[in-house]
Amino acid sequence: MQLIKVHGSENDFFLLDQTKLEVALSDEQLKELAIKMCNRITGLHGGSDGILVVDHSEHSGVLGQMRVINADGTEASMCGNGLRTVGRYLEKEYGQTTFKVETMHADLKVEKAPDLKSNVAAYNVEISPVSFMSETLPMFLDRETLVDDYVPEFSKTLKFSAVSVPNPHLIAFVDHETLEGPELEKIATYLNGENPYFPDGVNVSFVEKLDGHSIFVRTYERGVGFTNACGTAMSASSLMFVMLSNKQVPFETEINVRNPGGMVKTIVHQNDNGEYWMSLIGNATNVANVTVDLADAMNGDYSHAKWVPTNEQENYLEFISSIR
Ligand SMILES: N[C@@H](CCC[C@H](N)C(=O)O)C(=O)O
Repeated sequence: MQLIKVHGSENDFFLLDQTKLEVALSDEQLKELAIKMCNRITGLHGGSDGILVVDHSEHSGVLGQMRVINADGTEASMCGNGLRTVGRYLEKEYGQTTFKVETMHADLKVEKAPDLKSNVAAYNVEISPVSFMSETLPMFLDRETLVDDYVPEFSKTLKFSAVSVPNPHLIAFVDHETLEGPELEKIATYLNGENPYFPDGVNVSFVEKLDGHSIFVRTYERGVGFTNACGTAMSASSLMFVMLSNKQVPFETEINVRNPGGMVKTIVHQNDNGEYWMSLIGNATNVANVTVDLADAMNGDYSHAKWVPTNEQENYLEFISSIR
């Protein structure tokens, strides 16, 4: 079985093109494979945040389908960082630089963007649909929507916003000390365990406003835990940054989003019927090409896996050190 180890802002994944397999893996097999292969201790070459599964799409005008399996085996409706890497893969497969990719709730635009530096490829992907309605997360609270408001059951001091893009996000703007403190993990582990508010869990982000049009986003992801970056979280946080800025941060302007794994740029849009969507622009790095026997992988045996690094990771790290 051929895999590519990929990342967007160091949010890393194994990319698996099911169309290259003799027999496509079932949902149960994909779940088991993710749990074993992504494990940071016993998994394949240090594991990953999840698996990106590429498959054929029956939708017209669409190059392929992307499914997202978190490291704990749960399936998510969307992955912003992952969509950039899948876009790069499909561009190579089909020779197109602008196209759509089928995801669980929408066919999303993908476009090649200018390289961030030599050998650091970049892509621009659409993040949508966006909704504040509690049933789209789902969220069970004493209100239909949660926008910049207190929820004492979560925190006595922080205000939260809940939005689906379309995977679920809970966002709070905080100061630097709180960004780096223990409260994010405390809230996120509670809301991703047994709780009456988010039965399917939720990605939780703390956001620090930096200068001008810049923010720093730290995310505890549903089904994974802390990650270096979460593309949908950075997009959702950018939306809240614009909406809560009293027009200081306008729509259609580039926002610089820093994260522990690097940076992306986002643009928040509102279309004519008032719906929001975001552009997420950032790297799509192929770290290594991997060959592993399928039966071995399903059994969690990676001792005979073949790992052939590309030369891209060094260039990515040079890029990151140049912007820090
Ligand atoms: N890291 C991804 C999001 C992956 C899915 C998320 N953990 C969820 O369960 O919703 C991204 O870049 O958006």
